[in-house]
Amino acid sequence: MQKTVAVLGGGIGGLSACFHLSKSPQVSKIVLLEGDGRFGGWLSSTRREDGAVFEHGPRGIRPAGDVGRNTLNMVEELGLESEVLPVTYDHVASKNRCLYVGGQLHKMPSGLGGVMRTVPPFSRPLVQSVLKEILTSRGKEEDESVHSFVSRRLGTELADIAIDSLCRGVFAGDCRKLSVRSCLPPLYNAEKARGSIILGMLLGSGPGPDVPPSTLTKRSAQENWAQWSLKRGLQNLPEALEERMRNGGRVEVHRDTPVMGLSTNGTGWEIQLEDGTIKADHIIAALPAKALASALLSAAQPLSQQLCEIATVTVAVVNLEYEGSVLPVTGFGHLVPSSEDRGLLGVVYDSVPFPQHNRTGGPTTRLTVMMGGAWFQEVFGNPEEVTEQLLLDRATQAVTSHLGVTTPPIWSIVALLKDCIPQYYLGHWKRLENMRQYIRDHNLPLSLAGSSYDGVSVNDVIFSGRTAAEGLVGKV
Ligand SMILES: Cc1cc2nc3c(=O)[nH]c(=O)nc-3n(C[C@H](O)[C@H](O)[C@H](O)COP(=O)(O)OP(=O)(O)OC[C@H]3O[C@@H](n4cnc5c(N)ncnc54)[C@H](O)[C@@H]3O)c2cc1C
Ligand SMILES: C=Cc1c2[nH]c(c1C)Cc1[nH]c(c(CCC(=O)O)c1C)Cc1[nH]c(c(C)c1CCC(=O)O)Cc1[nH]c(c(C)c1C=C)C2
Repeated sequence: MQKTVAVLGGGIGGLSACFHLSKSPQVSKIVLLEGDGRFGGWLSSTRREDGAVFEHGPRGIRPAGDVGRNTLNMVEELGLESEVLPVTYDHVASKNRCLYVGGQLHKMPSGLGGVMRTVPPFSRPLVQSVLKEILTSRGKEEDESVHSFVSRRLGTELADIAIDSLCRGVFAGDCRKLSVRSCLPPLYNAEKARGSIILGMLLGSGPGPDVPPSTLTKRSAQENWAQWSLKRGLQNLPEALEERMRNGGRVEVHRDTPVMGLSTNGTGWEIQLEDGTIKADHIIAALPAKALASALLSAAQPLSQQLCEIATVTVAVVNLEYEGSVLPVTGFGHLVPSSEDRGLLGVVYDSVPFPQHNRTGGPTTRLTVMMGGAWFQEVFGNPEEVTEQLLLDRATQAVTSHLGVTTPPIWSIVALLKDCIPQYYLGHWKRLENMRQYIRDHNLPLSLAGSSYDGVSVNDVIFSGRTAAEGLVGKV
């Protein structure tokens, strides 16, 4: 097989697909088409001259599991090992995660003591929920909201406070609408396989993909890493991938090149760009689902329709820097359940896990306030009209009221990330099944990758790029 493969979208998903495709002799030409002026998508870091680094998108990647090991293998292949900043499980940022409930910060219960005792904001010991969980029989639904699943198995208090917050801290989403089957597959599968989440966690619920260990994955296991970042910020990862693509000579890399439309003659594609067309035998689409939908509108209307139904939310990310050490508590950060404040999702205490990203000279505290998500429109109105000043004021007010920090920040930056996190609502799994069936039935030379489908974490997205590449050329 000698093929031209076009990869659409140069976020971390598209870059991962190119990285894996470029290892295969089966592809004669790889073309990466990115609409923006830079690669990396939501992986975006501001690096200040005094050494400070601020993340606008993801800030920590988990090393655990097959997808976590797969990312570390790629990091090692890119020669970035010495750039990794690990955070171990015994670090305070791994042990302390807080909830802001009833106007107060509460450490999330952990360890045996935390499970046996009543720990505010919860009104009874977690062990009671654990016992209820083991005794609750299997659900019969094909899918269920995360809130309904957790209420049924563990009780409404955990669903209303802990799970509501967790969904805000991962999907910026509403657990009453998000699908347990698609957002928390380990919990869904544990119930299906073992009849219980707890038993599923203890006994396992089946094998996953086989990812071989590397020196870096062995180091992460030996040193007990809970998460990691990179010295120059996570944007260094797409930068290293872009450099590899450019120097490897196998990938034609185009930025500022939005894909405007796609048409197919059954065996291949014609890709419409702003200033002409290019041909490809196969497409790996690592675009947001809606962007792919609009490009596909005339070529595959029913597929386009399904893609359009995958919703997204907008998040306001405000990075703040304070003089000195101002935090009254230490840890990863705190989440705010929607019952406490609908618009304020949570605050990350960035300088606790990654003090290496503080400026050189004199202590500072770096915080990130995240706002909006599924509640953006309701709280802040139209994202096109909201002002940076309003978002900055709201973020600094939250830092004052939640953390008692009364001094103003010495530096700040506001980023409005429009449509940045896909929402896997109830029935997402069925939509994916229908879309993949359509692609098969119509022999469309198209593979889907990126955060719109099978997981939003950086690890999931990198793995989706690899799966798409290997689906085409076999294991590389
Ligand atoms: C605020 C925030 C915090 C996060 N925190 C974490 C975290 O701590 N840990 C973690 O694991 N994950 C985190 N994530 C999730 C993770 O960062 C994303 O899910 C992931 O980066 C998505 O990658 P992607 O390649 O699928 O999509 P994108 O990054 O959206 O890339 C898609 C690319 O396609 C391009 N594009 C769009 N339309 C076109 C077109 N018509 N033609 C050509 N190109 C086009 C875009 O410009 C973009 O570069 C976070 C996400 C956000 C928003
Ligand atoms: C407050 C909003 C958000 C915060 N982070 C994100 C949002 C929307 C986005 C995000 N955070 C994580 C992921 C990846 C998930 C994965 O499977 O690896 C994404 C897309 C990591 C994460 N952050 C929190 C949790 C519980 C997780 C899951 C993995 C892990 O346990 O590390 C909690 C959390 N996120 C934020 C805060 C303030 C917070 C808790 C204190 C910010």
